[in-house]
Amino acid sequence: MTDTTSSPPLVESALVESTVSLTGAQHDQVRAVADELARTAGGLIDGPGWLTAARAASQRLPRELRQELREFRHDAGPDGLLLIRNLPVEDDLPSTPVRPGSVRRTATVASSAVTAVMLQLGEVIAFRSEKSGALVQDVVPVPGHEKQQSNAGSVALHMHTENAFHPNRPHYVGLMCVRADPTGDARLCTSSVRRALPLLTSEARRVLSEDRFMTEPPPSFGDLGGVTPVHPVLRGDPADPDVTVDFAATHPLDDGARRAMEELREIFERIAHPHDLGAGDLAVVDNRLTVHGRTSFTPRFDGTDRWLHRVYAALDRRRIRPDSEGGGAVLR
Ligand SMILES: O=C(O)CCC(=O)C(=O)O
Ligand SMILES: [Fe+2]
Repeated sequence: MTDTTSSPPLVESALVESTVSLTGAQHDQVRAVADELARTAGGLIDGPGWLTAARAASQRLPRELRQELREFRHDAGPDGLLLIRNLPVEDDLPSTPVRPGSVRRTATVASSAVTAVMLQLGEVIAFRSEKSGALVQDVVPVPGHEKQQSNAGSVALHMHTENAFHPNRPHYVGLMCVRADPTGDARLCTSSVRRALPLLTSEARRVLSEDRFMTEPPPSFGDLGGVTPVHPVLRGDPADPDVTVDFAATHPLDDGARRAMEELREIFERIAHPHDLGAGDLAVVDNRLTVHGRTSFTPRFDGTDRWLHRVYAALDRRRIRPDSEGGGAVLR
């Protein structure tokens, strides 16, 4: 196991081509949609009716934003990332939660805005075994969990495909900041397989494309039995493959597989883009092309810590049907 306390080396880059900054008028337009949603269907995000209303409301997001999302869905670009800045966040934001498994059950301006944006990419989903199946989850540091390889930790979080072990892992992960890290140290990091592929040896590419890896569920999914089928790390078009790997949970099954995975890990760390997320910034990661992680930071647990909302989107509602509970948004 690699050292969990060191942060990956960082490549400073503006990623200008994959950043959308909302104008003041566009910000106000999203706020109007979000305000309305916070009052709809009792504001109960996971209750019947709210997601239906959010789907309808998402069509009233600014046209330019919807166009960017449609293009991103068509092709997530070389970095597999879309940064949307200047989304609305409630003015009266409460203290950052400190309890484990914290989620948003009641719609707020920010949770409504991020859900509406993600609904333009696909179907918003969650997993019953993860954060009690809530559609909008909090990403906050939790006391006592500092060393955990989860979003509750504050040691460097290894690069990973979100829910890499799961056959119906989300296609997109939305991470929206509602409160920036007051220390400025915590940074979301992303690396795309499109950037990594040309840097890999042909031997590593070949090995990573074979069924020589196994990925464990995170501790929160423990009740699934823990046995997952062997899988390749790279699959699909060899010239533009998808990547599935979690450097804290994927196990190479032989020495060659271990060497290839280590080569990929080093490249991903070398090319990692750090993202300084401020309140109102949403990072949308294409979970097939891009792995993400986070630098280490020092939480204070006094209500002022970094706080993100996380929302997943899946592209094909029919494909996830067998895993969904009664055709709903929450998967087994
Ligand atoms: O805290 C971050 O920036 C990323 C956390 C993460 O990987 C997640 O919540 O899925
Ligand atoms: Fe993650």
